[in-house]
Amino acid sequence: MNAGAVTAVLALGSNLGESRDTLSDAVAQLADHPGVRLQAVSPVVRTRPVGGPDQPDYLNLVISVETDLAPHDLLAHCQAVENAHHRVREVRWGPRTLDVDIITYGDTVLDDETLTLPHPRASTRAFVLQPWAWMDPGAVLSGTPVAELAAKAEDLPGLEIFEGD
Ligand SMILES: Nc1ncnc2c1ncn2[C@@H]1O[C@H](COP(=O)(O)OP(=O)(O)OP(=O)(O)O)[C@@H](O)[C@H]1O
Ligand SMILES: Nc1nc2c(c(=O)[nH]1)N=C(CO)CN2
Repeated sequence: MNAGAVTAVLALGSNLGESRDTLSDAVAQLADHPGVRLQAVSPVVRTRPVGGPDQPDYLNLVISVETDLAPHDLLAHCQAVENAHHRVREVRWGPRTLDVDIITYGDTVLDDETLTLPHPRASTRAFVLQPWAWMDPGAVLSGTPVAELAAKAEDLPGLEIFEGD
C-alpha cells in the first residue's frame, strides 16, 4: 500500500434501470481515478427495499478500495459517479439508479454536515453487511465482526445472491 493510503469500504445499490450493468459500470468508474485502487468486489445480492416508499428490489454489492483521497474527496468522487448515472434525489430512501455510500474509511470516525464515518446505518443493514462479510470474512465494524452484525440484521431474510435474470 502507498504511504498514507487507506482502505475504504464502499456500498453500491441500484433499483432502477439496468441495475446489474449500472453496478458493473460504477465499480469500473470508481476505480478509474489515480487516487483509487480496487482491492476486492463482493458478490451481487438481490435485496428487499429497506425503508422508503413501495419500490422495486435492489441489487447491492460492496467493494474495498485502497485510496490516497481524503474522506471528503472520496465522497465527491462517489457522488460524481452517482451523478454520471443520473441519480436524482427525490424521496428519502426512494428508488435510485445508483447509490454509492462510504461505509468505512480506515478506522476514521468523523461526523460533519456532509459526511459521517463509519456510515451511521451500515451496522444494521444486511444489504451492506452480508456482501461485505462474503467479500472479507474477517471484516470488523466498530469492534464487532461484520458477519455477526449481518446475522442479526432484520433485512437478512429475503437477501439472495443474484445469479442474473
Ligand atoms: N458515509 C457516507 N457516505 C455517503 N454519503 C454520506 C455519508 N455520510 C453522510 N453522507 C451524506 O448523506 C447525504 C445523503 O446521501 P444519500 O442521498 O445517498 O442518502 P440515502 O442513500 O438516501 O440514505 P442513507 O444515508 O440512509 O444510505 C449525502 O449527500 C452525503 O453528504
Ligand atoms: N435493499 C435496499 N434497501 C435500501 C437501500 C439499498 O441499497 N438496498 N438503500 C437505501 C438508502 O441508501 C434505502 N434502502
